[in-house]
This record gives sequence, structure tokens and C-alpha cells, in this order.
Amino acid sequence: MTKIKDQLGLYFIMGSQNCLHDPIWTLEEAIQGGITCFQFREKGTGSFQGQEKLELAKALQSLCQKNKLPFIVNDDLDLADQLGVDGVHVGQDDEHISIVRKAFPKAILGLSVSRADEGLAVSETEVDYLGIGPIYSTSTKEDAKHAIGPEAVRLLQQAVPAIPRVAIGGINQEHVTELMQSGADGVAVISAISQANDPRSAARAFVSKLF
Ligand SMILES: Cc1ncc(COP(=O)(O)OP(=O)(O)O)c(N)n1
Ligand SMILES: Cc1ncsc1CCOP(=O)(O)O
Ligand SMILES: [Mg+2]
Repeated sequence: MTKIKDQLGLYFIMGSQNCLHDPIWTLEEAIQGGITCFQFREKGTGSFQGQEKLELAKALQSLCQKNKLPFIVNDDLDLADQLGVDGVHVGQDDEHISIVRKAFPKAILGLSVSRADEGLAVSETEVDYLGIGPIYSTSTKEDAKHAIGPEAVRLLQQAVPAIPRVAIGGINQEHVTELMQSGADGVAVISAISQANDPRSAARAFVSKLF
């Protein structure tokens, strides 16, 4: 089985509310462009609820399965349980990581952190990767904290070297080299791909800097 550290490279996150084009087409194109992991984050203004959300999640999960990409659900543990997903991502204000681990013992488990002490509070048995950010300023997340800069990735690497790290927040193709040199195992992006006219080319431009 591939380790999550090796699957974080180009971690695409999206919900219908983020997409310039149709979300299913957007994910298909991003996959063709070379993304390595996907998170379904249906959240915020204009996002689908209920049955519409479930149907979209199923369609996107099926695309990930066909292409052997991890399908990770953000926040919504009921949806994750219903779908039987590969992974779950939670933040500091979501369900506590220990509860999530008990509920999903075999799933990939991601935790958002923005400070070294938040990383030090967990071990590699509880968490499979850290989402570190927002690194740069972003308008995609309605309640985003202030930008913490690429040096936060280095601090987390020093604090908890055993836990893989993905940088998130305001990231575009020009940031990749700096973030990887700061100790990131990958970059997580929403708008740089979901808002692109050509999501396949946008993903490819990341891949050309990453691998
Ligand atoms: C990979 C990754 N990193 C960080 C986040 C942010 O999670 P959170 O702080 O819980 O905020 P929301 O995404 O739930 O608004 C993430 N989703 N993915
Ligand atoms: C979900 C999330 N968590 C921290 S910043 C962020 C939004 C990232 O979106 P973008 O890549 O468009 O800045
Ligand atoms: Mg969350």
C-alpha cells in the first residue's frame, strides 16, 4: 500500500462552491493533470446540502476510485461513514482527533495546524498528516486565520518530524519550490485549480514544479 506521505504531493481540495466549471468535470481534468490526492470539502456559501451533497460526493468518490486516488472527506463524519471513505480531514475546531481515530481506525486521518504546539499535541499514531496553514493569505476559506508563512512548515517539521506535512492556503505554482524546500511533503490547493479555466493545465503546472 502506498504511504500517505507519498500521496500528498498535489493534494486537490474542492467543493461545488469553489468551482468555475462543473465540479465533476473539474475533478476529471485535475486528475488528468496529475493530482495525487483529493479532498471533498462541500462547505460555505452556495455549497450543496443533503441529497445533492451526497450525490456529488458519490460521483467524485467513484472518479477517485477509478483512478486509484485517495478520497478524503472534510469535516462531515456522517458522510464519511456513509460513503466508506479512504480518509477524513478535521481542524482544530472540529471533532477531536481521538474520537475520529476511534470512529475510523483504518482511515487516513488529517489534522489542520497553524502552530508548532498544535503539532506537538498529537502523535503519528493519532494523525497521518498535518495540513499546515494558511501559509499565504486566501479568500477561499471564509474563516481563515492570518497567513503564517512558509517558515511554519519548517517549524512543524522540527517539532514533529515523523508526521507528514502538506502546506495549504493561497498557494499557486510559483510557491511550490519554496514550500518543498521548507520541508513540505506536498501542497494542498483549492482555487489555483478549481477556479482555473483549464484545471488540467493548472494541475500540470504544479506537477512540473513538484516532481
Ligand atoms: C489538507 C487540509 N489542511 C487544512 C484544512 C483546513 O481544515 P479546517 O481548519 O478544519 O477548515 P475547513 O477546511 O474545515 O474550513 C483542510 N481542509 N485540508
Ligand atoms: C481550507 C483551507 N484551510 C486553510 S487555507 C484554506 C483554503 C485554501 O484555498 P486556496 O488554495 O484557494 O487558498
Ligand atoms: Mg474543518
